[in-house]
Amino acid sequence: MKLPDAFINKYQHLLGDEAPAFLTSFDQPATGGFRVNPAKAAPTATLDRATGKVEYVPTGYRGAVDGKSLDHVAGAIYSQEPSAMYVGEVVAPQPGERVLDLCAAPGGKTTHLVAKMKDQGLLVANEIFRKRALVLAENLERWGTAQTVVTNESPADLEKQFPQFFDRILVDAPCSGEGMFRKEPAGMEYWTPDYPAECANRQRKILASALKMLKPGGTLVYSTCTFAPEEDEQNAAWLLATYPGLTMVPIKKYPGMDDGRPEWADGNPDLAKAVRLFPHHIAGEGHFIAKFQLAATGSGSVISGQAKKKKKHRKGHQQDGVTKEQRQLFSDFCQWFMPDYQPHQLLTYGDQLYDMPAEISSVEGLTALRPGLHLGTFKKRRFEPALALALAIDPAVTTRRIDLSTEQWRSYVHGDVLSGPAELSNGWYLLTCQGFNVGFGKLVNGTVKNFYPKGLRF
Ligand SMILES: C[S@@+](CC[C@H](N)C(=O)[O-])C[C@H]1O[C@@H](n2cnc3c(N)ncnc32)[C@H](O)[C@@H]1O
Repeated sequence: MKLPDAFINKYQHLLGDEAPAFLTSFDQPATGGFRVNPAKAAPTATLDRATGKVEYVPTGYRGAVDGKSLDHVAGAIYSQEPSAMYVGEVVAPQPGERVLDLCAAPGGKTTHLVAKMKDQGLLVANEIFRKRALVLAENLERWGTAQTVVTNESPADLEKQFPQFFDRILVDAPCSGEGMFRKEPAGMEYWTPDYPAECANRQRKILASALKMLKPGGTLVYSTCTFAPEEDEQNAAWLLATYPGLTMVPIKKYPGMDDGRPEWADGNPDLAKAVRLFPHHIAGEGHFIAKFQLAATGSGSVISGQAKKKKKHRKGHQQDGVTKEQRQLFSDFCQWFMPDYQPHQLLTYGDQLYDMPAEISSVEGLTALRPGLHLGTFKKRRFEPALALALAIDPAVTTRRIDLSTEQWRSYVHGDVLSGPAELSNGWYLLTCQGFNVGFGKLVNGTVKNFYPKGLRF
C-alpha cells in the first residue's frame, strides 16, 4: 500500500524500532469478523464458515459475512472487524441503564450495546448526518430492538435535551481513520499532516457535549480508529486536564493489546490505562479506546428526567396522540397476534405507530427517526404490522406463525406471493425460517400476501 510520505515519517519517528513491522502491516489484508446476535437463533451457516473466535468478545468471530444470507437478513449476525468489537465490551452497558451512542452510524457498536443490555433500559443511538442515520435505523431494525431510539441531531443540540441523563456514553468519534486504511484505502486521500489536529478539535467539541449529558458517577468511553496521538492520548489528556471530575478507568488488556502511550501526550501515567490495538500486534484493524468515570458528587445535582422540551417542531416529526380508532385497531391486532403484548408508550408519527421506551418521557423537539419500536402503519381503517416488529419479538409471543422453507424465504424476500396452509384462518402471521423471524404475511384463503418492504427486496 502506498502510504503518504509524511505519514511514514511520523510513525517512524514515534515508533522507532517498531516502525518497520507497523508499516509492513499495511500490506496485509484487512481482517474480517462478525458478531452473533444472542437474542436470535444460532446463525449456523455463517458459524460453520467462521475462521476463528475473537478471544476477547464472547459473541465475536473471525470470517466473512454474506449480506444476502438468511443469517444476515434476519439480523442474527453483524459484520464487524475484530478490533472494533472490543469497544462494546469496554462500554459494558447493563440491562436497564440509560446509554447514549453519540456517533452511532452505521451501527456496529450500537448493535453490540443492544445485545449487552439485553434490549432493556434505554439506548439512544444518534447520528449527525441524516443519510447515515437512516442506514443506522435500518441496521437496528434488522438486529431487532425495542428499547432503542434513533436520533439525527448534532451533539450540541442533543446536549440540551439530555442534561446529566445517561449512565454510559460512547463517543466513537469521527477521526482521521488511519486504522482503517487497509479496509478503506480511499480514506488516505483525505489524510494530510494537519488532518489529525483538525479531527482532534472536532472531537473535543463532541466530547464536551457528551460530558454535559453524563450523569455524575457515569462512564464515558472514547474510541477512535486512528493511530494519531493528537486524537488519542492527547485528547484523553485534554479531557483529564479540562474536567477535574474525570478519572481514567483501567481497561483489561488481552494478549496483543497495548497500553496507551503517555509519552505521546503530556506524560500523565494514567494514559497507559487506555488501550491501543495495533495491526502488527493483534489480528484486527487499528483502534484506540479510553474509558473515564465522572465523580459521583460535586458536579451539580442529578437531573433524573429530560430537560424541558424545546419548542422546536420539525416537519413530519411531531409526536401526536393515538386516536381512539387507532388504539382499537392495534388492540384488535394484538388480540389476534400477540395477546400478552404490553406497550410502554404508544405514539404516532403521522400514520406510523411506535412503542416508545418507558425511560424516555418524550421525543418532542428531537429529530427522532425511530422513537422506539416501529409497530406498524394505519391504512384506511386497517393496521399493517411493521417488519421491525417481526424482527424484534420473541417468536414465542405468538402462535400465529407460518414456517417457510429456505426456498420459500428466497421467494418471500424477492417479493413473491406464497401459498400457505389451507387449514389456517385468514389473518396476519409471523413468517419464520430456520428458527428466525423474517417478516409478516397476511393469509387470505390459502395465499400468503407478501408484506416484505419493497425497498429491501432482492
Ligand atoms: C467512527 S464513525 C462511527 C461508527 C459507528 N460507531 C459504528 O460502530 O458503526 C463516526 C460517526 O460520527 C459521525 N460524525 C461526523 N462528524 C460529526 C460531528 N461533528 N459530530 C458528531 N458526529 C459526527 C460520522 O457521520 C460517523 O457516522
